[in-house]
Amino acid sequence: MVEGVSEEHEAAAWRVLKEARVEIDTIDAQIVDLLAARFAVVERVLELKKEAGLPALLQDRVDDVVARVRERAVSSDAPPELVEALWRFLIQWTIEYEEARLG
Ligand SMILES: C=C(O[C@@H]1C=C(C(=O)O)C=C[C@H]1O)C(=O)O
Repeated sequence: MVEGVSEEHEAAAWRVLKEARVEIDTIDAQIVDLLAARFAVVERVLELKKEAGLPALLQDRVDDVVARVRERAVSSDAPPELVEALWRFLIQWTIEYEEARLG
């Protein structure tokens, strides 16, 4: 038990925390499903790049994607720094995935 907090109060906090965690788990599942959908498109892009001899890294597109998700974060009340960092990681991972397959 935390000092100065009644057992009842603490038990209530744990119940609310559990409910919040169920919400987080549900949202995480949705994010993973969306990542799977994004990844399926990346696989199509990869085949196109192979056929057309295009490179994995297309910097103009990277800049566009980052700018778009940042704008979306601001209008959706998500922290733009978090969104930009996540997308830079996602895009870098994707470029490395493509590079490994384009040779
Ligand atoms: C998917 C692409 O390849 C790379 C990955 C990107 C992404 O994950 O959004 C964006 C730019 C590319 O360098 C693409 O060119 O569209």
